[in-house]
Amino acid sequence: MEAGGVGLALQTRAAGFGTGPRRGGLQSPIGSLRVAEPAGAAVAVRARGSKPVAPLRAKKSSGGHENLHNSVDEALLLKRKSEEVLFYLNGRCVYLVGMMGSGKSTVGKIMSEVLGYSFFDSDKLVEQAVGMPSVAQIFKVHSEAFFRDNESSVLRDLSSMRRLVVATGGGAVIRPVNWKYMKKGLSVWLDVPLDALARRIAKVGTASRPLLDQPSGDPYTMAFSKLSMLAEQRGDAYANADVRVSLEEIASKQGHDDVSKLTPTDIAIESFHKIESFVLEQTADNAAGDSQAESQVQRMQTL
Ligand SMILES: Nc1ncnc2c1ncn2[C@@H]1O[C@H](COP(=O)(O)OP(=O)(O)O)[C@@H](O)[C@H]1O
Ligand SMILES: O=C(O)C1=C[C@@H](OP(=O)(O)O)[C@@H](O)[C@H](O)C1
Ligand SMILES: [Mg+2]
Repeated sequence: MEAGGVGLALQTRAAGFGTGPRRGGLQSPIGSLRVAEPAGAAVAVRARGSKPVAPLRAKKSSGGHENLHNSVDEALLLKRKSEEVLFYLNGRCVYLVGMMGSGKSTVGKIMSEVLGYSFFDSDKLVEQAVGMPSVAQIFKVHSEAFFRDNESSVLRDLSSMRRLVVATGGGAVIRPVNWKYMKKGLSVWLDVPLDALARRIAKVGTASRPLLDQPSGDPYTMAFSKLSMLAEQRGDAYANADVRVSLEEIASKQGHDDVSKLTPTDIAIESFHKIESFVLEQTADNAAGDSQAESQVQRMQTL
């Protein structure tokens, strides 16, 4: 069951949760949640049918100049792709889903900044709604169920808004009602191999992720085994997302044998590619459906 009226008293800007542009503002139906009006209108959007952006190039790992050029290329590609996607999204929100450590918060922030959307991290919103400084503390003082109820309330409140990128918590996918909320926008699954997740988490520690926190043991091994269990329990819940962004696929396109070579920007660019393809397919399907319905009407009229 959902927590009744989390009442997001969101001082989002002051608390540093929103990273979008600060012009204007939209009043949310829940009253106190204000999000900045996106800069979308000011961005020159590229109409459908425009030239496709060049495919990702394989990166070489030599010298400083090369790296600088790669970063500049990446930033330009990201910007161009975001301009196209802005058009296709037409104000719809983007929800990032994926296992803990998959990069939802990191990649989501990049996507929001370049789209001119506001960014929200659902974990941070739950912390704020409950009035506690960390998810770990919420689990400890209350329970996982209490956290999940608040997580659903936060997603419900966000689902009535537009022009947001939302980084969800890794477990948000397990409740069907959360999908009802996320399906109001477009969902992106960051699919990262367990080994890479465990490496990332071992690097930063598990204190902020209560489901992985272990008092002892080798951090990588402990994280890997817990993540494997969770992945099994969650089955294919992540596959409900509208698009899947596979780090293994990106790495192989770029000629890398290891996903750890991929930057968050690479992943944001691929997410935009996938969103664009999804919306185009959806549009084509709708057009086919419309023309079928039209022919049927015409046939009936001639009878
Ligand atoms: N592409 C990447 N390459 C290397 N480390 C990354 C990448 N994306 C995220 N990280 C790191 O992995 C950790 C988890 O990322 P985060 O964005 O918090 O994931 P999530 O929100 O999905 O749990 C962070 O320490 C972050 O800096
Ligand atoms: O997978 C999960 O069940 C969780 C993921 C966490 O968010 P991140 O995926 O951002 O780490 C956070 O919501 C909580 O610790 C539970
Ligand atoms: Mg996160």
